[in-house]
Amino acid sequence: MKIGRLEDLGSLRGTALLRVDFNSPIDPSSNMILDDKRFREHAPTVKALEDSKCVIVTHQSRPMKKDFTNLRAHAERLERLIGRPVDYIDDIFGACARDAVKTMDYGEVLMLENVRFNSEEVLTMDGEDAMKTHLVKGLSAMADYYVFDAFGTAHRSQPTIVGLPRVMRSVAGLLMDKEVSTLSKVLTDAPGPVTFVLGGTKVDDSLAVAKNALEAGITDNVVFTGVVANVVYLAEGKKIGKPSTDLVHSLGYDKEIEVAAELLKKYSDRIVTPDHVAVKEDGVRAEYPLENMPQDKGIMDLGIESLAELTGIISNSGTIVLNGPAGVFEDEQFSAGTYELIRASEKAEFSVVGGGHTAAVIEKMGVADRFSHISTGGGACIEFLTGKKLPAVEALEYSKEKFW
Ligand SMILES: Nc1ncnc2c1ncn2[C@@H]1O[C@H](COP(=O)(O)OP(=O)(O)OP(=O)(O)O)[C@@H](O)[C@H]1O
Ligand SMILES: O=C(O)[C@H](O)COP(=O)(O)O
Repeated sequence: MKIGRLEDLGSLRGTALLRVDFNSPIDPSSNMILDDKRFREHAPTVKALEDSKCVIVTHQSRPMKKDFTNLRAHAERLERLIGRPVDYIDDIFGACARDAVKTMDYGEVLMLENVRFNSEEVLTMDGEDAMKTHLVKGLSAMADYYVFDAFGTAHRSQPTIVGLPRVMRSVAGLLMDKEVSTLSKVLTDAPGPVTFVLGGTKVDDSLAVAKNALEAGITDNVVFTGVVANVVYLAEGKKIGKPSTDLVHSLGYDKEIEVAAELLKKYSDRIVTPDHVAVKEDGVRAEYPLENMPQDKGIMDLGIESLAELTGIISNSGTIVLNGPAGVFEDEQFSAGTYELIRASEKAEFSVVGGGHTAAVIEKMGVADRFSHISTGGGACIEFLTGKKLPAVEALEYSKEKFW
């Protein structure tokens, strides 16, 4: 890896600017953090910086969304987790933030305000433009070096991600390092056969991952479930009922039907979709072979009769990459497909999970420790697995080249 690591910095005294991704599900009415996985995952990096003055930069949500909020609760949650005081200041790089940093002692932790409160951070730009932003100039002036640990946001081209590493000596934090090295294993030396199980609603991402992984020989099989499977059915000319067809169109995935058709032309022998589906009839689960499903009902889950084939493929695989639920698991009647594919995947020699929904179900089932790696990234994990270099990785490589 051509990016710097924490250990490359030697002594960690001085002021560290630490970019994490504490973007988490929160209850907008109370600001309560509902899942602290990302806090737990970043905690070792905060701990590793305990001899420095640690200034934390992170975001929560995006402008206009209900959970776009200040970071007071985030600082409190981190404080509880690491067992050390974490100060919070409602400023990013203004006079108050600068004064707060100046008066810090070694061993202290300060969390700055939600960095997306600054309008520059929500813009997509290249590294050269990002270097010139007020945000990058202001933040970089407050610290001696930069630790980028925010793997979950490594696929975005925003100032703190692509700009700061271009103006400061920067290294990857422990989580970033772990994510990049574990996910790289999928691209290089995962035990075979490799099967990608892709569900959920992000059809464009899932098809791009499948295309790249099949073309590059990263995966042997792809199992599509969830809304992604619905698009594949349409590409095969199968009827999936009005509600599911309307959903595909309303999500803007018309073009993806063609993408799926192209994939099927080349790789039909390596692509599998469930041939039985579950729908809701009179309020309860009913199962049908796909070709006989009622056309006025929406597909809510894969059918149990498909499970033998899908779990068979999974259990014959050395590596499983699982991303996105197989059905509308939030409704208990339709969670079976998602749960059963998770149960089958946990037995693989090497198993990687991406995406917040899938990770949350796995935590709820209490089987997280049976997986080799549960990524903190949704979009970042899946983009990494397309083999594309993530903007954050590129920026850290640039930094290593420039400042070492
Ligand atoms: N057949 C289906 N019809 C409608 N919705 C579905 C279907 N299958 C799965 N879903 C929905 O997909 C949603 C999750 O998809 P999404 O792509 O966001 O998951 P993810 O991979 O965990 O990603 P992320 O963490 O980035 O949000 C769930 O809310 C689930 O209800
Ligand atoms: O949760 C995520 O995927 C990251 O924090 C990035 O958030 P974004 O999709 O709002 O850029």
